[in-house]
Amino acid sequence: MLAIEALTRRFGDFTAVDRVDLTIPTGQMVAVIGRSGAGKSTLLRMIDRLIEPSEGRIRFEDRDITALKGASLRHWRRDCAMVFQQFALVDRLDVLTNVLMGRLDHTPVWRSLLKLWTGDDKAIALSALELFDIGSLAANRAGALSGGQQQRVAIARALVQEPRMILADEPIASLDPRNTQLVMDALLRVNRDFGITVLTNLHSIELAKRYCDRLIGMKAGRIVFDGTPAELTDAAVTELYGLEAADVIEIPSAADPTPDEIRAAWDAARAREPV
Ligand SMILES: Nc1ncnc2c1ncn2[C@@H]1O[C@H](COP(=O)(O)OP(=O)(O)OP(=O)(O)O)[C@@H](O)[C@H]1O
Repeated sequence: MLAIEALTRRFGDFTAVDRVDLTIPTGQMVAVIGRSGAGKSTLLRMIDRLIEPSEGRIRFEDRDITALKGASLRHWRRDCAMVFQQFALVDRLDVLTNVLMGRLDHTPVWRSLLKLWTGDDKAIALSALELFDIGSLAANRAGALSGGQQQRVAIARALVQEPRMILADEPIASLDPRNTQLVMDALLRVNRDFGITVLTNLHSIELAKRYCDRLIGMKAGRIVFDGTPAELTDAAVTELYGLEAADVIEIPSAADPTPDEIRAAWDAARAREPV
């Protein structure tokens, strides 16, 4: 379980995240929503300690994340993988090597420097790519892939870290609708099949409702909504987004699957797979 207490981040006189309290049980898929500048990225980046909190505490099970340094901070960053909007792959390296980077903390330094990955590591990396239907791209240069393919490579790299939690900071912001769906499906799969907690910032309320169990709404650095997709009424969206509400309330098409249909499809797919 992740437990955040009175977490605050100030930039000069400006408070970007303001005394946030939040508890996330293991295995939830959670979206952080809210208008631009609400503090969503700052909150996620504090959890991974890419941004240092000004005040407050982050705990994960029995670890005080806010106090970690050196090797223990590195271990936390292995347990808590980040997925970024711009993928953060090494463009000139092939896809498989990019995914193997996720194994670095499981590999002695001398082996990784010499690129002496074990057969097991390569098999793990390849099966992660296959899980997201991009196994055939393993030998391609990462920079030559489409945005949606690159993001699935980044999720595969996160998965092979064997994390307890994945933080995805606007993972679909630069993708077209088809790739958006493939990347959201990949995150859902990581969550449902591996029980890994996923916490993601999303601009689309409709996607957040369709894919996530729980929505956290931020406004001016504070949490002003915390509930299920069904509880996020149009009135709650208006409270969260103010005058921008009309822009973010999308009318779902009849062809779009409902959250229950998506979850049922995943449960059925998992039941069909050999153990
Ligand atoms: N390094 C920084 N220095 C000064 N101000 C910052 C810094 N990082 C973030 N901020 C400010 O903190 C506020 C919250 O930023 P943050 O990126 O967390 O918002 P967000 O909700 O993720 O927005 P978006 O959806 O546009 O990415 C913004 O007003 C931003 O300008």
